[in-house]
Amino acid sequence: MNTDEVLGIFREAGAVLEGHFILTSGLRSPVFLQKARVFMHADKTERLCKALAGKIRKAVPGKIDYVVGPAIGGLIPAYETSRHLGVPAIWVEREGGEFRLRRFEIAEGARVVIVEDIVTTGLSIRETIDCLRELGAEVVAAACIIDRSAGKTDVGVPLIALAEYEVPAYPADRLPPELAAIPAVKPGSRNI
Ligand SMILES: O=P(O)(O)OC[C@H]1O[C@H](OP(=O)(O)OP(=O)(O)O)[C@H](O)[C@@H]1O
Ligand SMILES: O=C(O)c1cc(=O)[nH]c(=O)[nH]1
Ligand SMILES: [Mg+2]
Repeated sequence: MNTDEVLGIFREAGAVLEGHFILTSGLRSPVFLQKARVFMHADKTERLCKALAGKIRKAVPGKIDYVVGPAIGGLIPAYETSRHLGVPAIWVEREGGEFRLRRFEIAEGARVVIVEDIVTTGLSIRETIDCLRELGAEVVAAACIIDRSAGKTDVGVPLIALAEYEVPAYPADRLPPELAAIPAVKPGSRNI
């Protein structure tokens, strides 16, 4: 599946939003990929995640013990991708702002692949890696449906993206005037 097909699915679902958005990193952007509007459709989610699972299988040699999704956005794609990989899916969720593996135990040395929805700065993946490494897991790769950095983000492990789609993002104190003129909204769940 190529980038045009992935973006086609997002557009068809009405998931490519335009306005003024506060991203989880604090950056501001005129475009927000509202993945929830894609993941509400099982058929669309299946097509995307089956293709992502195929890319992961090609890129990751050896056994994968778990797929880990960072909540909330990573929950559905991690689960659906894990189904195609034939491995269990678990998740990290925020407790006091920090990602924690609150509901599961993993053995020391477990080989895990993180599956995210969207990557912008890679911050959420790096936080997930920190949490998993503290527990003794080996993060062999990370994967996402759309990489908004188009390959520029370094998360410290190989990042497998189903699609790369570069979207502008600006620090809050350096907004272009057309963006500054629109009231900002924050769709994600960090800090709520
Ligand atoms: O690469 P980054 O700069 O970290 O941005 C991407 C992250 O932002 C979104 O999560 P968010 O924290 O907004 O909440 P959500 O998972 O509930 O959507 C998205 O799900 C990714 O986790
Ligand atoms: O960077 C983000 O927070 C982000 C961007 C985006 O397009 N979609 C999303 O869910 N999060
Ligand atoms: Mg998220």
